[in-house]
Amino acid sequence: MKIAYLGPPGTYSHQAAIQQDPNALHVPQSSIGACFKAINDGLVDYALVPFENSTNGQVVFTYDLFKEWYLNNDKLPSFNVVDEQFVSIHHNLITFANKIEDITHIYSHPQVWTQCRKFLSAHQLDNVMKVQCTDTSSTSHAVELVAKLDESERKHSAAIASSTASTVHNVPILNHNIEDSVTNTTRFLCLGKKKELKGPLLHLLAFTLIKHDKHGSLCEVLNCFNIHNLNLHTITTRPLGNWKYAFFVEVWAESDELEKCLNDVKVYTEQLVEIGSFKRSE
Ligand SMILES: O=C(O)C(=O)Cc1ccccc1
Repeated sequence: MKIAYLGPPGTYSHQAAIQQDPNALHVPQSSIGACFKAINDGLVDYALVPFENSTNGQVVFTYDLFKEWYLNNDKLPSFNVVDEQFVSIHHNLITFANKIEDITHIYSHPQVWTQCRKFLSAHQLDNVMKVQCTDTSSTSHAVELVAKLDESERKHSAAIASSTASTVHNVPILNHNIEDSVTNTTRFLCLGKKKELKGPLLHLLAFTLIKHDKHGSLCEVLNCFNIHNLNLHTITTRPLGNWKYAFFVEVWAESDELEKCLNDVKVYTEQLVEIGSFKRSE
């Protein structure tokens, strides 16, 4: 069993992959896009990708990858969403600096900055005149970069990442648990081969509207879920260019109820795809 995740080891995605199956071979990838490619090419059995965070919301990189693979593609991909994992996210300031005031450069994944606003502001690490913040491909990669700096740069640089990433790359933690909320959690989706599941499931769908600029078009679609007594869980839009939008919804339904509802939805949509179905993770 092989599971792809955004590497290197020590990322939050790695934790999600371990939660999915601790005994599998966990295969690090250089980007979330590479995780999608690995599962589509059949190189792995599953891929874990971040989808939503309790503090700063949707992971737009992942939504845009679903958009590319499911809507902007001539044929449908060979994977579906089959499961989810909730991971508690505790960030740490990881650095060889002796004190916070010495830090002039911070590295982390772009998702992280708005999960640590209070700490960064309290220590004036959000002052762009004093501190440069650099986006990295992952949090653990940020620690790896700090570990590779020369002696003088090390004393002025920090990464924000998990305590596991600190251990993996052997860079000490100066401040623990710097996230704004103690309940900071990221929901990861598990990509894999479609499974037949029974009972109430969450279904992730994407669609575009036939008459995108006609009043009530979106309402017509949403009303189908209402008429079929299906509970919408999330709704998200992403741009398609030309001021048109892709809509993503998650809806609670038994599979046969969903199929009846989607027959009605089809009337109002140009594209309608089922990205996956999965049980709520405990
Ligand atoms: O960079 C990581 O560790 C990831 O897995 C992406 C991410 C970043 C911040 C919160 C959750 C996931």
